[in-house]
Amino acid sequence: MAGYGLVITSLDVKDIRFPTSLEAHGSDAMHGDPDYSCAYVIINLENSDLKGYGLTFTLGRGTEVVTRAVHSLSYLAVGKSLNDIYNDFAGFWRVITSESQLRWIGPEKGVIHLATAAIMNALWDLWARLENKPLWKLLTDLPPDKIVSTVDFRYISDVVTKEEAIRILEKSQKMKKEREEEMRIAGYPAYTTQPGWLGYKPEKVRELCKAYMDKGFRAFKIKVGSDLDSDRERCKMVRNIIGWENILMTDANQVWDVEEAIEWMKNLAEFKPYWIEEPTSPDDVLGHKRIAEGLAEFGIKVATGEMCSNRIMFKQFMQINALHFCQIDSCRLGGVNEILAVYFMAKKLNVPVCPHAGGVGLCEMVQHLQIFDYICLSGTKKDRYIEYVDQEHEHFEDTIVMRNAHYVAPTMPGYSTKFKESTIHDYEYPNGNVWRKILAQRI
Ligand SMILES: C[C@H](O)[C@@H](O)[C@@H](O)[C@H](O)C(=O)O
Ligand SMILES: [Mg+2]
Repeated sequence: MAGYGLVITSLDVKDIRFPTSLEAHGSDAMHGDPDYSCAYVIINLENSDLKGYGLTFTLGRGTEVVTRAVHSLSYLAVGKSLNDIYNDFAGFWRVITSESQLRWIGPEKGVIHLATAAIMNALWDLWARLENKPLWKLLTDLPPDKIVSTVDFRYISDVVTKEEAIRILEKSQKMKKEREEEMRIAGYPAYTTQPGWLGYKPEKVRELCKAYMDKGFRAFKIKVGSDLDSDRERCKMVRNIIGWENILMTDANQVWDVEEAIEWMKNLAEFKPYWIEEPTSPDDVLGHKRIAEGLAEFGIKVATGEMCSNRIMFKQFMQINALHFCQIDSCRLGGVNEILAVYFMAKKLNVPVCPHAGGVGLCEMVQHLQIFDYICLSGTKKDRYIEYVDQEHEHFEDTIVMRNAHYVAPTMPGYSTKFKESTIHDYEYPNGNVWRKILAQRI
């Protein structure tokens, strides 16, 4: 097909930051002052205006480190034709994640893996643009063996093999049309975290809960873990507004020890939380299992994943039932290639995926992934939601469409990750218009 002969000439990387901490948007018990930010990658091609746009989410300081890591990896993509990449996408992913010197500063975790995500996300965006389809549609239209050929099965074939993944995808082929239609019209259910940021005053929480109830939301997530008395107050207040028939999720962002998590949540059990998210260190598989067991009698489930480094960590969490909800993150895992690996394992092990989206660009991306999952893999929305936060959507060219608290399937080509030009002028750090003003005031 035309376009696949094009050669990558360079990757531009930008440090884009939004001053969200000024109003405590995005705040939680661990991250008191996040400035929603990202390392933003633009892939340039020889003799073509076509480009790919991708990002990885950060919290402000440190974005400069991630952009540096993207620069270090980019030589692996420059000079490659798109055929070289998309004909063996898993092979290219292996090259990026196994670069013989750079892998030492990972492997497949931390800054280097965030940089991998930004590059791979831009490549997926580019592929979808080349095919003139939104990413979810590119994925649903690819034949099963082609989708599976983008995934590196090393380290996960003890749970799911390439052949099994193909068989799983083949099973849903006949249901695809009907499910696609449903996603275009009714869309995929969402829960909101917007009223739940820890730095918001009670009046604001109350006002936002009401506003999101009016918008049709029936599932709400609030932050907990700083102070037990105020957690109890907030849970009570939110329950009063949303009622008992709706869903209340809680999120501690890793602040507790294992036993502390159990004790704290017992004290919130009367408010009937649906799940506790990130109760302890994101690396503590056995700790999560212990928490899941400790809270079982209270009906509180465990969710985690936004800081789960890679498919191998997810594999272990799911193998031993240490999580009930798998929260893939489109920027923490190494792009769609690795996310697909996690979806295959989740399908095989029967674990619902509820993607994490509290950040910039995450809602934009995960809608594509979860819609694909519904159409081609899980075929059910039971116990599944996409997170929704109302932050920074106005900066993207392809704006999210929410209808009655559902994500409606995007229609524009790509992965919905392209920023408007004006956003780059205003929010590039530290020289964008907005930052110049803010930084001048801080001196
Ligand atoms: C710092 C961020 O806003 C986090 O609080 C956010 O991603 C959160 O954990 C979430 O689940 O949305
Ligand atoms: Mg969270």
